[in-house]
Amino acid sequence: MPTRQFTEDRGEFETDPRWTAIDEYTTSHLHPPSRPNHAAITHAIKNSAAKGLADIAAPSNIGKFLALQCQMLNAKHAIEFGTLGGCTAIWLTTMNPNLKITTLEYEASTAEVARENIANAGVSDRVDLILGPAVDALPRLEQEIQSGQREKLDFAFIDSDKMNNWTYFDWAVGMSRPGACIVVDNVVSKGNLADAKAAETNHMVKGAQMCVENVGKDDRVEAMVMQIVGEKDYDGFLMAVVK
Ligand SMILES: C[S@@+](CC[C@H](N)C(=O)[O-])C[C@H]1O[C@@H](n2cnc3c(N)ncnc32)[C@H](O)[C@@H]1O
Repeated sequence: MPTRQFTEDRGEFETDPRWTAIDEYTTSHLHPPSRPNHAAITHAIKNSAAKGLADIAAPSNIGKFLALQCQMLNAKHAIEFGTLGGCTAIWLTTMNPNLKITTLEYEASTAEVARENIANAGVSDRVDLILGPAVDALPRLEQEIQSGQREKLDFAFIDSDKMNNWTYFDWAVGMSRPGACIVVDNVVSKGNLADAKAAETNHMVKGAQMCVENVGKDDRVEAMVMQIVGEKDYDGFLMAVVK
């Protein structure tokens, strides 16, 4: 049975020894230390923890899932909202040698750790980390795409301040090519997504509901939500494909 826990950085979350065991078992077989990016990912996780970053990066199986999505799309241009220690940016670039990613991070001290991790992974030349509130960077990025200075996006990962999920999604669709994929993380929100009462007090749930409901009315995309359990909680993401 799942048990509830509380930590400073993650608040209340559920864990279950079966969920953790399956993540450990599958990762040990499907992404063992012999994989070329294993050391870079491990270093990013350890260095982020040592420098005091919260343990809220997408877990390794999700990082790899996103990297495989990019492989299927033959993605060359991606955006990430919320860099943290750069773990997901490292997954995407190390497994997609032709991929460039723009990643947006609000906190200067966090961005510094991400830059260290990204440099250690040897992918600094393909990661453009923009410091500041994500909304501030978007008009310039969109203008560069409209004017042809920058390629349209193949892939977007939305994983920062959850009340802006829909805002970022809307911008991401506008900057994407037909067939591009947009993933919004954590929308299942510890199983509270469908709880109207939870949305009154919990901004993560509110932001997730606003996003799901607006995406459902958006004729520019087709979308679904995948529920997930794992070492880090009961959660899940919204995935959309741009028409
Ligand atoms: C969940 S973490 C990102 C994890 C990362 N995507 C990964 O999987 O490795 C969220 C990050 O978003 C950043 N953030 C919060 N609000 C932001 C904003 N308005 N603009 C840009 N980044 C923001 C936080 O500082 C934090 O580093």
